[in-house]
Amino acid sequence: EEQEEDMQRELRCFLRHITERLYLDRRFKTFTKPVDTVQVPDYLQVIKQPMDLSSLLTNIDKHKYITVNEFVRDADLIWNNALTYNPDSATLDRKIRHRAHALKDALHAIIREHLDPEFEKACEAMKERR
Ligand SMILES: CC(=O)c1nc(NC(=O)[C@H]2CNCCN2)sc1-c1cc(O)cc(O)c1
Repeated sequence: EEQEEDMQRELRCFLRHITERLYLDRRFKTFTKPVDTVQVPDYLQVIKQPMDLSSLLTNIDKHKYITVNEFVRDADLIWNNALTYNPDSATLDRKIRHRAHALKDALHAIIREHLDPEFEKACEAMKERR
């Protein structure tokens, strides 16, 4: 009903704010768009669930997420995939792993800084009702 729609609109605004903060951070430029499988032909053999910041925004607009936790599960794919695909001691792998860890910490710090636990509880309760 009405207040559920209001809550979901507030959730989408919250999730866009988080995603846009990360999108604007130059350290995470490599995570803003889907990995280019032409440049990286073996990527989809290794990574089964690709994710990136622009895809998160698209998913938000398509009302894919009705709780913050559902959003975090997809957002965590971005940095986890980068760690999985970049295990080597080579300089490029190491550089991408450092950016992946920075993305993980920035994501969870922004959420902790802005998320009202009562709001997330209300979203989870709504999910149970559906
Ligand atoms: C984000 C990411 O996970 C990524 N990792 C890479 N690692 C490598 O190429 C390492 C893997 N280990 C062996 C030595 N090469 S390239 C790459 C990438 C990211 C883009 O946004 C676009 C794109 O074309 C490629």
